[in-house]
Amino acid sequence: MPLTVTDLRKDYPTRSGPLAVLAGVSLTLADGDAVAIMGPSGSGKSTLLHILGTLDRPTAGTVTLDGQDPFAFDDAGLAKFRNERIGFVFQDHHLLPQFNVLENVLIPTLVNPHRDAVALEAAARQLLDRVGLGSRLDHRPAELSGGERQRVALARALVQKPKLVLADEPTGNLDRKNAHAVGELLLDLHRQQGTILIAVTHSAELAGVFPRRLEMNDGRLEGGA
Ligand SMILES: Nc1ncnc2c1ncn2[C@@H]1O[C@H](COP(=O)(O)OP(=O)(O)OP(=O)(O)O)[C@@H](O)[C@H]1O
Repeated sequence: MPLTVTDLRKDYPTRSGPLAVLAGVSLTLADGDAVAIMGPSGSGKSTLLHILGTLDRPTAGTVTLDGQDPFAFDDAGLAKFRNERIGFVFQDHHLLPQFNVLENVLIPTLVNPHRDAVALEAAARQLLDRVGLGSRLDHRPAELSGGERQRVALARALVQKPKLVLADEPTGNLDRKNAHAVGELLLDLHRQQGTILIAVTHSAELAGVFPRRLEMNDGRLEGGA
């Protein structure tokens, strides 16, 4: 399977011994799959997303994306893998205030020395058109609404056509109307690009637009494998 997660475990050391935050998570997803992960606070959802995003390493278990184990790479290889293969959308947009909309979308591409700058700029413009911001390319983040900023963040996550898109509470800072619009866009863009999409959310409304929902409880994912 394109994404295979097998018996993933994460322990954090605490004064009273290791805390098992992920207690054996398994999940297989095919190209074009989209799942929302829900579950109580502290159940391990963000920890799982961080490990899938290679921002943190598991204590045990394996993750493979198209047959590659990212944790087998050295730090430079891992950074390259993350940059090229994984798109991130966070609750906070994380746009850089001194750069305009188009530049913000292109920022993840700058670290790739072999990038095709012309093609990437065309992709960025096309995505920004698609999210309704084609006429705001030279605006700074401060000159946009909260919903617009999050739409720029969607374009930034997708500009390099990642294999896997990870969204951690992507509509958490938005009012109901903007949350609905950003949720629909996230799914539309996912369908258009055929990515694997995993979102963690407390929002039943956002989870409702996903074709599949999984529940995390005490470090275990129900129905994942
Ligand atoms: N660096 C750390 N050291 C020790 N414990 C940690 C660390 N990071 C997270 N935890 C603990 O791991 C557990 C799971 O945290 P996580 O952020 O994955 O939960 P979550 O399901 O995403 O919660 P929420 O819905 O509130 O965001 C929590 O009990 C948290 O306190």
